[in-house]
Amino acid sequence: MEVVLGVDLGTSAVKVSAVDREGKIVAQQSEAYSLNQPEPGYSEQNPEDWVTGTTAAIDRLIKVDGIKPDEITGISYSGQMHGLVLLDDHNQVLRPAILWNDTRTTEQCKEILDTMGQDFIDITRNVPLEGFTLPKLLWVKENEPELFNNVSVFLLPKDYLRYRMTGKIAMEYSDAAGTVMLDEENKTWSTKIADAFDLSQTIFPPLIESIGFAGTIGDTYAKFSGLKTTTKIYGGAADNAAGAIGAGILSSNQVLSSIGTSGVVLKYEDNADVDYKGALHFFNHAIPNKFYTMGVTLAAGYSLSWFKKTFSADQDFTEFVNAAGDSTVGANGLLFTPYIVGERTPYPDGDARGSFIGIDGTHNKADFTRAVLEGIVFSFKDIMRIFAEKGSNFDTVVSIGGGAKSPLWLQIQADVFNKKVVTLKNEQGPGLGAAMIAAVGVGWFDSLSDCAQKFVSYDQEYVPGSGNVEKYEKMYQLYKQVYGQTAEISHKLMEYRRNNL
Ligand SMILES: Nc1ncnc2c1ncn2[C@@H]1O[C@H](COP(=O)(O)OP(=O)(O)O)[C@@H](O)[C@H]1O
Ligand SMILES: O=C(CO)[C@@H](O)[C@H](O)COP(=O)(O)O
Repeated sequence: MEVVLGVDLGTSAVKVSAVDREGKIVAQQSEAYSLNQPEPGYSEQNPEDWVTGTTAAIDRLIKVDGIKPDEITGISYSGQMHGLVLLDDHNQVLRPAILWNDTRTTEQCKEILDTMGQDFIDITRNVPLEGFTLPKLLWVKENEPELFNNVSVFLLPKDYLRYRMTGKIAMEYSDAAGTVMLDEENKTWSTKIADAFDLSQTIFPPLIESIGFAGTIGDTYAKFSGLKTTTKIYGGAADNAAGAIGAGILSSNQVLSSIGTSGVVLKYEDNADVDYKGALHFFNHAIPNKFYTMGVTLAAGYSLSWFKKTFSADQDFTEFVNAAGDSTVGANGLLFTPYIVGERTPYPDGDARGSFIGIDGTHNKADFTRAVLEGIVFSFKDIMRIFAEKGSNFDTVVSIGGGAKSPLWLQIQADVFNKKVVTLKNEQGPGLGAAMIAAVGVGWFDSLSDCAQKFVSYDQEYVPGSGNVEKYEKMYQLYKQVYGQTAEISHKLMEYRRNNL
């Protein structure tokens, strides 16, 4: 049986899915790795952990699930975006990767806008934000100059993993867009940006399409993993682009709601004509010459995981989430804002911090858990409000990511958004998207949309419950006020933490 592998290189774990020609996930393995936060606002990972994690998962697919290496026709990727990986001229990693949710670069973002102003936004179609790659590169240049002098090339997480598997250096477009160094419409590295920040042209990797052929498994990695050197490797995509493909978001009447470590509301765009003036991210899609717009909640699933780890470590995850059903719509009048690692949309503020508002002597753990679930969904509604203000209409929300495992959370989404929310038969949005890229690459299908017809099918449907919609609207009106009224206090508390650690 021929299969392709979709490698979903997430923030909490790598998940590798073996998918057959019918789009059925025949086997899946995953391996978790750690996230290091050496200082407030820092978030780093060791690139070697991605390689060993992926290899362990592939090894189990072969040895435990019986997937035969010579039946693995192609492999592709979905990757956590923006993370900066720096290599020296022997292609050795120079420092831990600085991840998408690292917010140390506020100064560099300001410097980018001061230097280039509107020109920068016109070229990249985005405003510089802490999570993006260019500010990270400038941070290293300014704070670790000796190390920076040894940089031969920079890569993104899944592009580094692909390099280790093929021996070939490349970056694909949907992820390259998230570096904010790409001229998005012309699909070239921007020489204007490189020149403005004195970055040598030589550190920019060659660019390839998502469905572009990137090489075959290299000899070294074949020995290491048990894979065959005949297996073909394709570019892959940024996790949100891959998630959109895997969720069949191929027209503008549907949006994607992804609750992973981060949270994303994403809309497909047929061309580059839309202009959200930097209020939302605008990136190249995995489908050649198409685009997508999205807003990001930095700590979506992460807020829930943080809450559970801190206050309910020993409980089973599903049981812990289900217990929130014992609370009421609006968590008995308790509000949570999920800005626990700063925020991006609609508040581009790395020093924002979260809060519980309205704590009452009668509140119990179920109320707190429910407030966390609801607060995350309110932050998604903030993003949807920006779409609505720009006249974007959609009727269906496709929910993916770890958060889509919970029926309670799915119903909260339908009630808060006041839209139909659907789930996928294969919950693995980004992983399936990665496998679809490989399926098109190896020639099983002519295009990603042909592949979606076969691979993507919807499962449960959640409709807004009358009564709940009105209650949530009232809570949302209060939620909207919290950022403005707490931002200054949060900034001062961050300052206190920095000065007292
Ligand atoms: N049973 C569950 N019910 C609801 N949410 C869950 C459950 N299990 C995990 N999650 C949420 O899913 C998130 C991880 O989602 P995932 O898509 O796997 O993330 P990533 O791709 O960033 O590694 C966790 O942070 C957690 O909040
Ligand atoms: O920074 C972004 C998007 O701009 C994040 O969405 C990352 O791409 C990581 O995603 P997950 O680990 O939550 O899937």
